[in-house]
Amino acid sequence: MSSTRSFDGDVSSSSHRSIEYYDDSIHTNTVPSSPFNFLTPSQARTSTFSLDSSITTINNIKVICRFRPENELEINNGGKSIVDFPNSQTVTLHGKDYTGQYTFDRIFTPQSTQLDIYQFSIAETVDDLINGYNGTVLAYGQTGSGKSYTMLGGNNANSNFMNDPDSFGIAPRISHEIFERITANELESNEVEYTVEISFMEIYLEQIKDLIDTNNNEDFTIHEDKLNGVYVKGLTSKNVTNELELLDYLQNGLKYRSIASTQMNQESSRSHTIFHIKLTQKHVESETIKRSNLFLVDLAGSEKIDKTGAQGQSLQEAKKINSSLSALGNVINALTDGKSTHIPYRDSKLTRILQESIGGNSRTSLIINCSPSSFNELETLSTLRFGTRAKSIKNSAHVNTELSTASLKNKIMQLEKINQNNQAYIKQLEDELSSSRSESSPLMFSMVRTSTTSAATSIATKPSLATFQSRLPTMPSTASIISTSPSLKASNITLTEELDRRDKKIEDLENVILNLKMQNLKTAHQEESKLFSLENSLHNIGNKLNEVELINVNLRKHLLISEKIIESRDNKINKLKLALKDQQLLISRETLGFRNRLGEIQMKLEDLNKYKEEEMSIKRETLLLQRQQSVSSSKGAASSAATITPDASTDDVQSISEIKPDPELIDQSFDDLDHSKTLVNASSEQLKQALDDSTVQNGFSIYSSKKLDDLKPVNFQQEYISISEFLKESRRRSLLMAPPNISSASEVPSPKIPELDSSDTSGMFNDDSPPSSGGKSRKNRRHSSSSGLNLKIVKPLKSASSLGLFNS
Ligand SMILES: Nc1ncnc2c1ncn2[C@@H]1O[C@H](COP(=O)(O)OP(=O)(O)OP(=O)(O)O)[C@@H](O)[C@H]1O
Repeated sequence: MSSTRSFDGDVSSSSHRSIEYYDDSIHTNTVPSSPFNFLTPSQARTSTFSLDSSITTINNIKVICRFRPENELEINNGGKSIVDFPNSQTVTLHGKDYTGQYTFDRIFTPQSTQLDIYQFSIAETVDDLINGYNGTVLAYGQTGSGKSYTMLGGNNANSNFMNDPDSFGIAPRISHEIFERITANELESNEVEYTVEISFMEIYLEQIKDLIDTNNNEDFTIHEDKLNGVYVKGLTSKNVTNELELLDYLQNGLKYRSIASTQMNQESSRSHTIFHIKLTQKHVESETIKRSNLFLVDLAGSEKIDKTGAQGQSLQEAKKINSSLSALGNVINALTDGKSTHIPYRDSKLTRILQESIGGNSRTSLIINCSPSSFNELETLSTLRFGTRAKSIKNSAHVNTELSTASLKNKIMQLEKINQNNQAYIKQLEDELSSSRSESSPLMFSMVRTSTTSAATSIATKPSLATFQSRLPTMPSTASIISTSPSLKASNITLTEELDRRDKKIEDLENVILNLKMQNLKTAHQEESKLFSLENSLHNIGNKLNEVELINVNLRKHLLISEKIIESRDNKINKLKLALKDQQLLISRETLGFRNRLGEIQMKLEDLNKYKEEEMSIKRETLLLQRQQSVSSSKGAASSAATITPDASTDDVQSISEIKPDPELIDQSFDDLDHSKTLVNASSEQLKQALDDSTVQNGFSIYSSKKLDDLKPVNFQQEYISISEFLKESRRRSLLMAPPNISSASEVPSPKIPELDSSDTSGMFNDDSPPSSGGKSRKNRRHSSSSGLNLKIVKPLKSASSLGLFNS
């Protein structure tokens, strides 16, 4: 016969190791003979190889509530403890907004040790496993409430729980005890073979990941069949032969668990982990197999996003965690509201995988982890309500056996035998009944009928035939007494009728009371369901609000950044506009100045032209006069004398003989050459200066053309002539002008022109032959001495308009 355990909520009665809860000093002393002996005393739990899978035990989920000590964050935020514990099953919450009492199967205070939790609440799970029942231990609670600490242990629960054996949590203690029990049973008899298989997974962002083989990238799908229940296909499973091997896989898998640091927990688990231990026991003789599964579930913590400061990836994780925990809440709600026909197990991977654990074939313990601090009042309240709700979930667990063919045959034979016996028994009863009917009175008949009814009831409870037969001998004597007295018979009938009537009335009243009680219970249940559902919705709304709030905060940040960017851009645009304005102002100012200067130049050019015209006409007149004088003085020579008629029709035509190269001017020209670029670029000031200096005095400007190649073409009328050509021409003209027969130089003074080789003009203005009109320094002498010199003779400008210099 399988051992069953009580899940009636009375913890002290359910455990034979009952220790007074508040006496934390009481611990069992054991002599450590193995590295794990200090974990828990090895209890002599009897285990027979039960095969009776027909026995299904209905039990509520066992809810254990654990408060951890206050932490630094809570103290630093001015948190105060708001809980007290009137007894081992009750906690009173003295919140700011809410005060109330909550009752669970067991409550553990912040001072409770890991051993307390295991001994008084979880150890029975191993009994169940050995006896062939499925079991689940689930840790639930807000982030940082101590779920991983409770399930695994250690200060750094997620990765290094093995460091401190004293703080070992439930998983290592259970593993130790499983193997201890197996070893003990094997020592006792060798009729059962034991196999322990494990698998380890996490559900991260609603995706299943293999924590035994992290390279396993199967598309993990959830399946269900009669033999295995609900399981994940494709997960790696490993056979283990001792607890060290098992813990090695557990610890190794935890290294790959998704964790992150949040404001509430430095090593916050971002996934739900499920460690699965599968125990198979095979009876060597009968080949009957007993399979049982234990799921150790460390849920990710529910979190308020504003408190954890989750952002980016952590925010995505928090959303998924909260939504799968909401799905868990919805399943619990549907299981307990008394009216739901559909249980939404398939709403999340977590609830689907835990389907058997919540409302199915499992003996489940839920450990709700809480903070005692006012800093987490709302979260603690929500967790306590979750636990309260889960308390009323009913699971139906049975031993999972698989019979061998021989055992099945045996069982059929046994059942057939029982069936035959039952049929014989019924036949016997029927015979006895018919014989009694024939002899007895109506009263007798009534009594027999009553007896038959109780006999029928007895069939169900299998009373012995002897018990029934022992009653029969009394019947004839009673019947004979009654039948001998007619008055007694009549009054007896009346009394019987009265009794029947009263019985009926009592029965009716009892039914009414029962109905009322049922009604009350139902109403209370429905109210509770509604409350839970409302709380759940509130929780969901809270989560949504948190998310929206966070999105708002982010949007506000973005808005601020955008505003700053726009502001800085506006500033830049304004600066650019100002700079543009300055530039425009500068341009318009310069344009104005330029136009003014251009006007001045134009005026000067006009003046110059006028002056030149006047000068030309004077010169012409003088020339005419000279000719006339010469004609009259040479008398007769006039016919042979060459007459030069200047072409007065154009301004351009200049007699080269009129040109008197002035060294001063030429010097000046050299200076100007340096500014040639400026000239070309039409600097009005320099142009003006150049014109003033060169043109106005002599009617010609002579510039060195040495650098002309570098200059841009200039639009005003120019003629270039080499100095040798110039000299030749001058000589030629002076000869022409000179009277052929007059040799006296005193009469007609001809211009004195130096003889120069036209091919060599370099020495013209060298330092050894300074111009006679020296006095002015010639700083650009190098221009003329270093290379062949060409002179540029610039004709007087016709008019300002012909310049076209500033056309652009
Ligand atoms: N009962 C306790 N006694 C001492 N320290 C505890 C207890 N419970 C939790 N702690 C410490 O509190 C911290 C947070 O605990 P833990 O990581 O177990 O929380 P959690 O509920 O698993 O959080 P999360 O959901 O964010 O993963 C850890 O440093 C742990 O050691």
